[in-house]
Formats: sequence, C-alpha cells, structure tokens
Amino acid sequence: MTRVKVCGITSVNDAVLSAEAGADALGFIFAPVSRRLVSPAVARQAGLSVGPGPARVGVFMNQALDEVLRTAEAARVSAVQVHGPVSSLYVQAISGYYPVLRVLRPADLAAEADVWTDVPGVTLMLDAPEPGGGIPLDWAALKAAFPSGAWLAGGLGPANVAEAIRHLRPAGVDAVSRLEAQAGVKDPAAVQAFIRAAKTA
Ligand SMILES: O=C(O)c1ccccc1N[C@@H]1O[C@H](COP(=O)(O)O)[C@@H](O)[C@H]1O
Repeated sequence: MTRVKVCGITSVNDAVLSAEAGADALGFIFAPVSRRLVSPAVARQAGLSVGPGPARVGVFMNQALDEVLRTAEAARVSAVQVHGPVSSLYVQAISGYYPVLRVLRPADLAAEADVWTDVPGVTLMLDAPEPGGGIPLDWAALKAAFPSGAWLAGGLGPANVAEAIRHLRPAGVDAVSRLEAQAGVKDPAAVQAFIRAAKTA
C-alpha cells in the first residue's frame, strides 16, 4: 500500500488529526523560506503527541549540515528530507544519522537518480521545482524515468492523488498546500480525504 506523508505540520492539533486519519509520516518544515516554518520545540511536542507510529520527518532546504543535524536532534525527528542543489557528500553525511528522503526535480533525474540507487538509508522523492507550491508534475511524461521505490510530491491532493498513484506507483506520496485551510493550518477534511484516496488507489 502507498505510504502517505502529511507535510507542513505546525501544531499538536494538526499532528494528531493527521495521525488519526492514518498518516504514515508527518513533515516538519525547518527551511526558513517556508510559510510553514515550525520551531524544533513545537515539532518535538507535536511528534510526542502522536506516539511512535508515524515517522517524523524534518524538512530542510539548502541549509548548513550542522544546522540540519542540530535542528533534527532538537526536534527529535526520525528522518530528514533534503531539498536543494546540495552535494552527494552532504546527503551521505546526513544519512549517517537519519534515513534520508532526497528530493529531486524531474530535471535532476538524469544526473542524480543513479547516484542513489540501492544506497542504504537514502530514498528518492520527486517534487516540482518550487517545493510547497502546489504544482503537479507531468506524471505521464515522468513514467519512463520514475525510479523504482521513489516517493512522489508536487501538487498532490484529495482530487488527484489516486490518478498520480495509478500513473507512477510511487512507494509513498507527500503533500502540503492542497491539505491546508491556510498556510500552516490543516483542513481536516482534506487531510482525511487525501489519505483515504491514497490508501485505496
Ligand atoms: O511547503 C513548503 O513550504 C516547503 C518549503 C521548503 C521545502 C519544502 C517544502 N515543502 C515540500 O513541498 C512538497 C510538496 O508541496 P505541495 O504539496 O506541492 O505544496 C513536499 O515535499 C513538502 O515536503
């Protein structure tokens, strides 16, 4: 069954409603550019509020390695998601401490996808060029190049996630902007419908 990550959690309330709806992973965004920026203290509290079931993923973009590791430790996340044009050494260094979701854009696939094939602890995720922008990828065009075992993000929501899964059969799906009532605040009905649609696709 496709795993589901609900990203952009900024409160205990949104963590609990996402976990109760069946999320396999909760995403906490620590990239300062994000409208869903959360503090490590709140992320830690939200993670504790849902117990050990869902993975707690710290999301970073173009941030220094020591900042990533310090923040991940303070927030007590269980995995790290890495966006941006960072080096493979940087990704490998993080994977020494945490399972990594390495996010690539379709344009990066040719150069970088093979680097991570069968590397323990590193899983690929395909996302749109603007993370958190709510723009879907062209799933039909991606089909031939979509790496086995990769996750899919980019403009996914209750209305389109089943179709995306049918096209690409990703290991997991991830969404944020189409699950919100406003930036950083979840729409409970959208979260529930998204998880139901993904799990039954
Ligand atoms: O959502 C953000 O603000 C964000 C900022 C910086 C890095 C990642 C971010 N979110 C990631 O964006 C994709 C999906 O977004 P959407 O569903 O298209 O809005 C997902 O990987 C989030 O973790």
